[in-house]
Amino acid sequence: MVQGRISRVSVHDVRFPTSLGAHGSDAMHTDPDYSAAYVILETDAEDGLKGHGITFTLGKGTEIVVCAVNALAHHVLNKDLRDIVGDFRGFYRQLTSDGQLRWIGPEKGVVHLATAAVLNAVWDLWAKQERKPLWKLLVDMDPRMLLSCIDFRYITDVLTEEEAYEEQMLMHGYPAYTTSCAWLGYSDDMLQQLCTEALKSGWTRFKVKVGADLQDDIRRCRLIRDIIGPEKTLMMDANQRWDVPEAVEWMSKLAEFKPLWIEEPTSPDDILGHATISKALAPLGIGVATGEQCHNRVIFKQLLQAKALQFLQIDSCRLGSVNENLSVLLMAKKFGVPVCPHAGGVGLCELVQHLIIFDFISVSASLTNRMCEYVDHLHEHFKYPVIIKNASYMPPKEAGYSTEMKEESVKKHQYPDGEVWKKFLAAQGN
Ligand SMILES: C[C@H](O)[C@@H](O)[C@@H](O)[C@H](O)C(=O)O
Ligand SMILES: [Mg+2]
Repeated sequence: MVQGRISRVSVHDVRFPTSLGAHGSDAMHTDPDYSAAYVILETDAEDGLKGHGITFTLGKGTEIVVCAVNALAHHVLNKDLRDIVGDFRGFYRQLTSDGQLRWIGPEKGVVHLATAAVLNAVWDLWAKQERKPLWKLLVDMDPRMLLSCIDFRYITDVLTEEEAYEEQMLMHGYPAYTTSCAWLGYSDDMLQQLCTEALKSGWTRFKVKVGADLQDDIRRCRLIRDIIGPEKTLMMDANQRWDVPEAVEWMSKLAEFKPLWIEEPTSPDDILGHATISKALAPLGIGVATGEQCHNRVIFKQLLQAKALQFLQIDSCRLGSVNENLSVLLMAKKFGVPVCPHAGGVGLCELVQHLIIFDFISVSASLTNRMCEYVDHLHEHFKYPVIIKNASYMPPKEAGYSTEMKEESVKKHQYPDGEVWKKFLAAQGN
């Protein structure tokens, strides 16, 4: 039952020193400390349930997102949860259209990351109150209600409320691929060891970071292909490193390793550039994947219209939460483009599994060319970590959006006063 007035909005700067082990490293982000702006919503309802929401950040960036969450907090504070979900589109719009804050977005960048964290907490609270995991809340929702969560502004030329529909299907785990064997900063030995282990645990789809040095890429890709064999699926990720012609040239050299896609070959803003790359790489059987840094549904719309991507990668924490992701799932369905979510970071796997499971049951009803990213870091800090079986995400059973972190983990990793950072900063003489 939906109830309660939001009585407290708090936000924490939670950071994990992952850069020390080169976990998460790629061609552009060489020292990522996986972090989260972690929002907690409390209500005056007697059920005592709290909503937890995150957005994924890297180290210092968290400070700025935390400020943005605080700046948005007045839109949430003292609101009745029934009013929020009763007009979720209106509430979404209120957050994204704040007359002063939208100037530093709109609907992108820091302010949008903060919006996602806040809305993720609202969705978590709603699902918890309904005693359902988020994916089930979405699947069971009356289609009209579901559509009333989406802001169709700017995308009505390709998708209108009347066109969307619901399909029902049962599912048993959503196929996943692993990225955590082949971060750019990992040595060849480590890569070899992790790939061999992953293969033994049943993984059949692998992603490798590329883009900093061609000879290194060739060596690493050869190493991986030798371990996984010709039949398994391999994806490559350049994290925006190249210019457009460079991307085509570089990928022509890596084509022999038969990648299914090249991810983020160039600036995430360059829609036409992605289209050019897609066209050039199509004869080599390589698709273009992007989305983890796509600002909002408008850019996704244009990427789809321009045939600029063959694999669409939603992100649970960069777009405006479930609300905006729903609109992108429906557009992807309409354009016949498979959705393969970005995950990893802090909690991105925990959140996005709900969206992709919903997508399968109610929107795409297909697993062809579809899989969800899995990264094997930091799950131990979540109260309800993802469950992977046979390289597939098993649908979570607990109520909520799986956003809640363990209190102890938040305490320890809060920046700069948590135990982990206090020790670390003291060792550095700060
Ligand atoms: C800094 C991060 O680890 C990124 O490299 C990561 O999100 C990556 O692009 C991915 O696809 O998982
Ligand atoms: Mg990526």
